[in-house]
Amino acid sequence: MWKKERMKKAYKVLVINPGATSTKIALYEDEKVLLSDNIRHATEDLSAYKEVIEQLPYRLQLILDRLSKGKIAMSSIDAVVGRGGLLKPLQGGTYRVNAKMLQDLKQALRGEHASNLGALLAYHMALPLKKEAYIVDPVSVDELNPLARLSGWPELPRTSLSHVLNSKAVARKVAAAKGKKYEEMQLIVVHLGTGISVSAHQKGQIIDVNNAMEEGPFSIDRTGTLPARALVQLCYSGKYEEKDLLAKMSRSAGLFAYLGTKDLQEVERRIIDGDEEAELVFKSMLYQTAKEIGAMATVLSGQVEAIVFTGGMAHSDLVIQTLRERVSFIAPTVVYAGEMEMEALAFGALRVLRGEEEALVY
Ligand SMILES: Nc1ncnc2c1ncn2[C@@H]1O[C@H](COP(=O)(O)OP(=O)(O)OP(=O)(O)O)[C@@H](O)[C@H]1O
Ligand SMILES: CCCC(=O)O
Repeated sequence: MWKKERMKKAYKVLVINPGATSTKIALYEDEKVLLSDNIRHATEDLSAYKEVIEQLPYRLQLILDRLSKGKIAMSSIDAVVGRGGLLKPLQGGTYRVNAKMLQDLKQALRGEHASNLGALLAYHMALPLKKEAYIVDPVSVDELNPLARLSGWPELPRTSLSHVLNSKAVARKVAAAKGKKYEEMQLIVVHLGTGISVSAHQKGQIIDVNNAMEEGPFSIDRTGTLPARALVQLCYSGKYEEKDLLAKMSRSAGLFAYLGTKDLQEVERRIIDGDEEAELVFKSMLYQTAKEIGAMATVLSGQVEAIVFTGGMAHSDLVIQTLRERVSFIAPTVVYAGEMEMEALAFGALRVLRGEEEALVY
């Protein structure tokens, strides 16, 4: 038995997670982190690119620079895994990157989003190494209850785009801490990143969630649900091209549109300095988030075992305290600040490398 363990191959997996304001990278050897880095992108650097896809060479070079600075032997890498983007609706799991997936991402099939770069970055890193590239639980995983799909306009059904990877990883941690299986729990997971996803988890499925690209609370750089009639009028005003409007909705709206920054810590400093507008926008974003949590509590018929706060903004005591004041009556709250996406990506690729799971075909 001991001999068998000793013979087991250790796998090295490079993980790449492009977010709206950062590119996180990590190198895992099995479950162990050998290197971890968060490359922050200044708003001025990213605003030079009209479309997300145009950022590919810029982000690729930064990753290569960091790996070379960390003296990483590229030839030792067994696989590269990236965060999955706005693909077609899919079941959860680990997918091998293929030509069809890359094509859909390049065409921004379902819209512009930083995660669209995940598979592309993984592919371009893996190609010269002659290794496979993967994605895990992309944002387009769609497990909505049929009741949640109707919008009231048959041509415009609701669809699911959310922080699935982190929300499920965190939900599994909460379940494990309670000595239960994820599939047995009823949870609301509130991912507070640059985008905000409030998801209702039942029997291991996200049965409802605000589409984080276009519904629910406004977030750091995105609109939430918009007044539809006014939006239609704006579309026909001749003021904007379709592409510009879509980019504006998902990259330069939300808190950023009001305050000119995507850095919540700066907003908190402004509030301390007495900036009333900063306080209003901050409170409004959290008021709308709390309202969405209330809605998801009704999706679970009030049977909520915990409300879980996660994502970058969950590091902020002020954010958590403000939300707790409105939603603690629903269920106990738990905080898992930051995200576990890197771990979830690495483990998804490891399961395939070890033959514990088949890679799914896109
Ligand atoms: N310690 C902290 N206190 C307050 N705000 C924070 C803290 N850490 C991060 N944030 C804020 O959280 C927000 C999201 O940052 P994060 O790096 O998690 O985003 P991202 O990974 O780009 O987005 P997403 O999770 O949507 O993919 C930013 O506005 C950031 O300023
Ligand atoms: C589209 C879901 C993920 C995000 O908002 O970043």
